[in-house]
Amino acid sequence: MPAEQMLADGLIDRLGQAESSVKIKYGDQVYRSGHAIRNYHEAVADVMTELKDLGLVQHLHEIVGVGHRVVAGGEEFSESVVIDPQVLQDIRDLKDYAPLHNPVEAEYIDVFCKEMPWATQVAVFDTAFHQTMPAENFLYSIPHQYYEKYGARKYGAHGTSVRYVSQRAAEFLGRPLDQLKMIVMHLGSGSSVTAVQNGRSVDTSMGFTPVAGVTMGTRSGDIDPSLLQYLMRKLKITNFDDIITMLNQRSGLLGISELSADQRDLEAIEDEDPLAKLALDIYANRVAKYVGSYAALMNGVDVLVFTAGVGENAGARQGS
Ligand SMILES: Nc1ncnc2c1ncn2[C@@H]1O[C@H](COP(=O)(O)OP(=O)(O)O)[C@@H](O)[C@H]1O
Ligand SMILES: CC(=O)OP(=O)(O)O
Repeated sequence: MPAEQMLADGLIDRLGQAESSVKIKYGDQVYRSGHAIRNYHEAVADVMTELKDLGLVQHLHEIVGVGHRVVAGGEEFSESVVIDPQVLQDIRDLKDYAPLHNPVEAEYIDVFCKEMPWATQVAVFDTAFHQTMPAENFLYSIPHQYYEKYGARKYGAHGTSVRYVSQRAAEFLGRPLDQLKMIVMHLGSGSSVTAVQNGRSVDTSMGFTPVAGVTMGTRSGDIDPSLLQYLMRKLKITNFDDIITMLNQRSGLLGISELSADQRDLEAIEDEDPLAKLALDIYANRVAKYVGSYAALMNGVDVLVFTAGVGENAGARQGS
């Protein structure tokens, strides 16, 4: 590539909700639209239309490559790969490692491969950055053969973001990344905390799947597994998948507040609604505990980095 230039960046917010919105920044202009986008098929169609309407491309054939962020790559994918039908199948097969993400990401990849068959499609795995974690941090305290036979271990997630923001933070500070101890808080609808020592991930809060770690928008974070057995009996649930769905989709800020998974909604009413306030307090508490433990793990910390929707916009609350 002779020169790299960012033409635009954008975000589709609140996908699937009535008030979804599109924001695209290009040059010194910002395009915003507030129409409802119901699902990822509509999201892809929308992005392609906007790219042309805003004159960012004359024709979609100008796009020669598409990068796809994929959450789980297991131990198979420790770096980015060009997607072929086998890789796409592997991404689907890793659905147990990221049940909320890999199946949807595979669908996006499929749509883009069909819409832009001329473009090279590349998968960039969140888990790849965390492959540097030492065994004492990525192994669970369960019989070792389950790791050897079934890959039962911590993989983490958000590594694509953490790799990038830790490099940018070092650049901002004008200090060499390989001499810094950082804690990166990626706080979005999914949230994680990662200890980055000398530019390498040494430990991270998400686990075998992204349900582990800190409290999130709809995910529980860490929990005692015996409580799940107890709840199954109390709720007369026989299928463990239903419990996992509850932990992934009906817990976190949404479960505690019984109102919303979105920090913005909870902040708007926290003075009147005790459960909204409690949800925000629990969230901040879990993040703080991971930060403390990673500072101890690295024997100090030079830099705290806040990123993603909550981290960038409401980081002060987490920081305090
Ligand atoms: N101004 C804001 N204040 C507090 N939270 C915000 C704000 N803007 C976005 N968020 C939070 O960020 C979340 C989205 O995070 P983001 O990193 O953009 O996406 P995702 O985690 O879904 O990939 C939203 O669910 C919302 O809770
Ligand atoms: C892994 C993960 O939680 O990703 P996201 O924040 O995009 O949901």
